[in-house]
Amino acid sequence: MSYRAEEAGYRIEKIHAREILDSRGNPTVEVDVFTPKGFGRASVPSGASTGTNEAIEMRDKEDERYNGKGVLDAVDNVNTTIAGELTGYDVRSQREIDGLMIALDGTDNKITFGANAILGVSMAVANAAADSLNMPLYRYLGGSNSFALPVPTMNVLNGGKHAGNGLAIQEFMIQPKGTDTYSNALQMGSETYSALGKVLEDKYGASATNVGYEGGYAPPIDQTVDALDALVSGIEEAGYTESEVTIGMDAAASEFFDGDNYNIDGTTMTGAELTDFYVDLIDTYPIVMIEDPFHEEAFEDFANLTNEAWETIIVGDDLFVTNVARLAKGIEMEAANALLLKVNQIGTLSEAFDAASMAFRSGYNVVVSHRSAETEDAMIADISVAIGADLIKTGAPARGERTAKYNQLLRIEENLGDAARYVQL
Ligand SMILES: C=C(OP(=O)(O)O)C(=O)O
Ligand SMILES: [Mg+2]
Repeated sequence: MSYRAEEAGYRIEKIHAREILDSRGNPTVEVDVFTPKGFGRASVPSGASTGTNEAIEMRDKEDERYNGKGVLDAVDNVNTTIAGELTGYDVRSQREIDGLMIALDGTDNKITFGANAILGVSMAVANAAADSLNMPLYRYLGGSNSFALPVPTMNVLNGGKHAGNGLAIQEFMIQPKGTDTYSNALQMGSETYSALGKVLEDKYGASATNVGYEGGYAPPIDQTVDALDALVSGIEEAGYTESEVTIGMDAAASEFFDGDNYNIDGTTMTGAELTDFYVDLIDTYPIVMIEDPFHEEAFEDFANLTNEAWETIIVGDDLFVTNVARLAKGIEMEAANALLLKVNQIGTLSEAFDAASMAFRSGYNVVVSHRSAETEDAMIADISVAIGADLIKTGAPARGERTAKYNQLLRIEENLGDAARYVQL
């Protein structure tokens, strides 16, 4: 085969989008990309506790930011304008393709096409490139130096906007650490999840094991310490020590901030009082990570807590929204020491990778994350290995849309064989 004919095998022949359902039962975008040599498919997740500064999806929601546009408008934008522009491009030119879509959209928040239209194409292009090259996605995205499996931070107990109970804090997570392999860590996490279910059922009755959006239990409790006590008991019941399985929280604090104060555990706290509250919790419980401890513009409070609890992983989610401009401000102010990386907050793979690079260059950890509404798409597992993330957050080790990611990491571990390493936090 001539060189030109070989190259032609990587040209995008066809892009097709459709509407499918996500795990909340709402419509979302799925995109297929075809080349002569391969095929890629991807679908787009969606948040419930979304940051104000996220790129804008077209999501059939009653929200003025969506301009009355829905998923079918995003689908149409892919099938007409975007498909028309990208057909014939080399599918391996991820950065060029992402840059072209950003330029054609022409807005900071991707409202012309919809961030969900652009992201669906960006992700499907990467999958099609990997398939055309006959490579696993993690290796295509990360190269030969991608060999580290991230620590799963598993959301096993839900509150906030993700559950119907009275807990202000949105997510209580566990990190299985006392082991050398990812597969063993996954087993430790699922054993702890099961043991926690038993603890909650014994204490609060059978309905306490009903679950929230991400598969974590949603018991009828409203005090942060009750959730943490249950986690500690679950870890013990599963036969692990507090250094083998540790605890993290995503406060998602914008959701309980009223513009002046934080309404949590039946009381009202200032940013300074909430800082003391977290520091006490860190002293009392085996907490290694806190995400969004304050509202999304509270850079100063983030910096204070990071300074006081410098050994704790302080993660910016709504604070940074996977956006290099906001991350740069955080780095400058020493607000947080980790980036939560959600590809749909920014809308292209290339921009998400830029945020990860900036974080690593500045000594920040990176936590790759799902959204509360997911699909069976497992790409974030490959992304986490490709960039060498420290942690991956993708819900409870239960429910198909969450286990899709944890199970993909098992396949990657198997594919790496002896080269696989489990991140030691
Ligand atoms: C996953 C999260 O929730 P959502 O997708 O609802 O923003 C989060 O806040 O980290
Ligand atoms: Mg969060």
